[in-house]
Amino acid sequence: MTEIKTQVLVIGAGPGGYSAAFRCADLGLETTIVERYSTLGGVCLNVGCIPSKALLHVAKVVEEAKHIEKAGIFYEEPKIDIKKIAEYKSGVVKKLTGGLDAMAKMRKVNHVQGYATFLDEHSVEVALTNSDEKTKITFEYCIIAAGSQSSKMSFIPHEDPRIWDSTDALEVKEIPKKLLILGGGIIGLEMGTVYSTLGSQVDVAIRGEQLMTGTDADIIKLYTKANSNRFNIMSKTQTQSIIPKNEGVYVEFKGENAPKEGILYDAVLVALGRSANGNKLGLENTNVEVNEQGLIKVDNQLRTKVNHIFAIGDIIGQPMLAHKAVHEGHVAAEVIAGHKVFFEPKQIPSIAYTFPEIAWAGMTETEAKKAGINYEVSTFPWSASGRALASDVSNTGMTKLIFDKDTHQLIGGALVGENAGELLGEISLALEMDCDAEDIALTIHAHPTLHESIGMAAEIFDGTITDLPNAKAVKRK
Ligand SMILES: Cc1cc2nc3c(=O)[nH]c(=O)nc-3n(C[C@H](O)[C@H](O)[C@H](O)COP(=O)(O)OP(=O)(O)OC[C@H]3O[C@@H](n4cnc5c(N)ncnc54)[C@H](O)[C@@H]3O)c2cc1C
Repeated sequence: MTEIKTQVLVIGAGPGGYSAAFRCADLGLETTIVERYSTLGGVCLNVGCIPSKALLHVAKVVEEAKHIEKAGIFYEEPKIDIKKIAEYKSGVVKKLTGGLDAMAKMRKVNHVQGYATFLDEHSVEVALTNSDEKTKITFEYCIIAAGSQSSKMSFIPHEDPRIWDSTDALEVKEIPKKLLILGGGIIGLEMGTVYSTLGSQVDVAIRGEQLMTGTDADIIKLYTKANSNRFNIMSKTQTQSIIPKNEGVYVEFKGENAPKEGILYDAVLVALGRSANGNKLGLENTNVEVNEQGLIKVDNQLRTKVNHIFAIGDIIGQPMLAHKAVHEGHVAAEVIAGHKVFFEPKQIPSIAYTFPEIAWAGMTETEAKKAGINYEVSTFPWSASGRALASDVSNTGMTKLIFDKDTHQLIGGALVGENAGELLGEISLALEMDCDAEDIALTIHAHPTLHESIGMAAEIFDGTITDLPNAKAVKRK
């Protein structure tokens, strides 16, 4: 067995892992990254954030072409070539992963391709991907960034090729006539949006009453209404059995609103969440604490119970998002380099890149209520936005800010509507900078834009709004 010695070993090259490795290298630390796949980028770049957004872009163009009929422009029905769609998506991914590879080389980060398992608290064994050989890597510090995978359920016959996880759905090998999505989370709905635009009839089965649990009900209400023709949402519906048959996958349901008869589907996308990979790394050979769900316990410097071993990204828990992993990676690298830094963000933004998009940061109204905060909500409906009207997106948009009534400080914000994800940036920065309503209301926002809805929502709280009736105006006799 060959042996490599390194100052910092990073396990996993997703957004957390490559960011940590690059930051370590930039801080002068000799760094090795072990990744089982040939490309860097992990789930996010290869089978997550990026390919899904490439497909959503394709779907959006199709939808926009349909909508413009209202304004007198008529296109023929689109011809759909799924091979080309898949090529477009893969081309986008390749550009990004190629860029990462070049940056790793530029920084002299050593990439070992294989699967790492801990031997003890200072070494791992790597089963190399392209040979039967093994390499031992000893390290001074280690950052575990081994991510997560789609959750599997014992009652689901995952081995049937018509039972998909998100990776299968991203391959766009076929457009099923009838597609069932199990779960009403972001990943399932994004993929459902793509497939419904490409021609699938999509059923979405959810246990509860609301899609995207945890998101404020008023935001989801607008989204659900806008998608009433896109999805058949089966709320309070659980899956009783999934039986693969020659003619399709036969699914029986139970629950308050469940269909009485079983339904035959051409494909079933299982999107019931993701499980952390912490129990697949031989961590029992160390004192690193991992729970039954595979999550590794860390402190606010991303340090595990073992002083020189850190963990970041999906493997330490929710929210399982790429940008959280990246920032954690930076902190872990800086702590190793001797900086006194902590991971204590004021907000971690979340975005569903659906049609329309949903985006939120900081506290939701539900969370503010639960925390007993004396809060006030200011909502600007996009029906009063000139830009939203001009772009024909006024019916499906809303900007909501949540302020602490005592301090006037912004504590959270949410948007539903066209480009909500892009608009969220201002809210994230305002939260990070502890802005109050006046800071936002007095910032001159360009007109006509969708982002001025954020300024106007703050004006509503501030009592200075003129684009809507002002509930806080002085009443004259
Ligand atoms: C369909 C989909 C869409 C998504 N869209 C978004 C989005 O729009 N925005 C967003 O923020 N997040 C999104 N996510 C979530 C995002 O992909 C993850 O939060 C992010 O990738 C987590 O990064 P990570 O570095 O923790 O781990 P991962 O990206 O999971 O990377 C872990 C890496 O470790 C490797 N690995 C694991 N074990 C070992 C081992 N023992 N040895 C060697 N290598 C190992 C794996 O091969 C993998 O490459 C999406 C996820 C999916 C599935």
